[in-house]
Amino acid sequence: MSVPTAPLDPSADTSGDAPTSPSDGAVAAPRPRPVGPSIGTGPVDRARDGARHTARRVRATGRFLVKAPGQVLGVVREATPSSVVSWTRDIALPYEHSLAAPPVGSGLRPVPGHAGDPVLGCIRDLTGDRVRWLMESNERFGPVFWQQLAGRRAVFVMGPDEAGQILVNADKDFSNDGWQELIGKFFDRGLMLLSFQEHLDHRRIMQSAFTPKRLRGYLEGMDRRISADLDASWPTEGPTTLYQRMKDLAMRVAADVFLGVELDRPSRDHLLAGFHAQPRAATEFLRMDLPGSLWGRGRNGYDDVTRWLRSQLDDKRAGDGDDLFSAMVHARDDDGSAFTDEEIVRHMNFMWFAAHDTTTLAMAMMAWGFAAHPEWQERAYAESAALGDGPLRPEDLKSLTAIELVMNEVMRLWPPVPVMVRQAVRDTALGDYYIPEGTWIAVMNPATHRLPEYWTDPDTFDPGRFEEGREEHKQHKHLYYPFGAGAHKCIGFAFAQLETKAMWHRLLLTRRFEVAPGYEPEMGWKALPEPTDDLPVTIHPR
Ligand code: HEM
Repeated sequence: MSVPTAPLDPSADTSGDAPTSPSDGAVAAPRPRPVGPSIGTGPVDRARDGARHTARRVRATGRFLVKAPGQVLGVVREATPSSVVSWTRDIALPYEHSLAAPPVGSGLRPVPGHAGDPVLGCIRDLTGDRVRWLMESNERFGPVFWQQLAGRRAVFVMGPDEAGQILVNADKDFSNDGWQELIGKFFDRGLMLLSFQEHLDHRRIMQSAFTPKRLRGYLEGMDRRISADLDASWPTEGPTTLYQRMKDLAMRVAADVFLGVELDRPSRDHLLAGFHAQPRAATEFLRMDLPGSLWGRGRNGYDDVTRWLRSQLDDKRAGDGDDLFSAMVHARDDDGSAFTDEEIVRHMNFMWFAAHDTTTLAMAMMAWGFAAHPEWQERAYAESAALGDGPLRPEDLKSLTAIELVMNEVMRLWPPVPVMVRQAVRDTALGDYYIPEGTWIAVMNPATHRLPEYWTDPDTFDPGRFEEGREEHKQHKHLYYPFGAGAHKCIGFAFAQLETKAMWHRLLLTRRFEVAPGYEPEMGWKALPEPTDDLPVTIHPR
């Protein structure tokens, strides 16, 4: 959708006179007439309010605005090299509260918000108590607001209508280039960072790694690995912490299923450290390659992982493994097109990032869900016990409904991918908000998932809200989207559900989990959400 622009109106009220506040260089305005650079600080003709105003050029956009202290009064529409002859008058807005002035006559309204901390913008809010910050912003500004992020203005979106419009992207107004700027140093050319036709072409080929036949093969492998590791190295009794333990197991499952190689312990640890470091560096504020810095570790991790992936290509091509890497090497679309070597390496590197922390978080937080709510644990156990401990088949998974409901609920409260980043490719409208070209957009599912006008007691753990008869998530198509929506919807969502069910089926058959009364996990939101206390639980044998 593009913005309806009003034709220049020669009868528009033009007023103003002489100098104003210095431009902050940040307020964008829609499609002005070109004016000569010397008008930058020229006087504005025909002042009506007797005040002194100046037209100033916004460096970032090349556009000219008429400003008074603390306000954008209008957009220059016509000018001579020495003075402004016409400027819009009806957009007087305190500029610290509006993203950009909508075009006159468009009927659109500006996105409200504020810059936040002058240096860090909203970094502290994003990495601190993200949910509280979003819910407070929702109350103050509504479901769409802007704040400064990494030196630029970003629009944060929480309402289901607006989230749906962006993710479905019917008019192709939003590209995924926002992701590129944020994490492109590590995941350049990963599927999520591609846009439009190129993205569709790559996704079509990749889809062949997620067919029901492939998924069946992955399930067999994961189930074997999970059973073996639980038997060999998980405690059956006593107090322990669960998050890192869950991550180690998820990473081993992923090494089997994704890479299809038995790595010795040191190589596995080395690669896993590389996979672990990249997403953490990618969302780091300090982007300098200093020794020991997160950024430096991320860059080393990237080099290690991509070098290793390249070294495996020939073997993968020669074999017919069931792993994702082999599937990618052999993947063809209907026309027989395949990926190049470099594309496979980049896709595999991103795929790992997209898959490994996400499922870990969901599976780990389910431990808290089950332990703190024994009625759900017992219900899930009964369903697993009814299946027995034979090898899991995809059709068995349908009966594990309690695991599914608990998974849904923890992903509502703590979505493992807690933001979806886009960039406006042209001036456009989001609902009735005006979004100028180039704006970063962050779609915030942690907030949509807790909007009090839709969810009953949104902060309460209540998996039954997803059950037939209640189905709160169905009030709006885009009220619940832990896996995203539209063309970029998670390609691994079925895989994630298989893995989670396989893992919890095996855990529940052999163990019971308990937490201290009243214990609530503390969540950190640095790169992806993770519990900062490693999730202390007590395990009892079944
Ligand atoms: C609980 C687990 C998971 C969650 C919550 C999750 C969530 C998401 C979300 C929200 C997106 C959309 C991002 C956007 O629109 O900007 C996404 C994309 C993606 N996910 Fe997942 N994911 C999970 C597991 C996985 C797994 C297991 C894999 C791989 C096997 C995977 C691979 C991908 C890929 C490749 C994309 C990019 C898709 C595209 O751009 O077309 N994810 N994921």
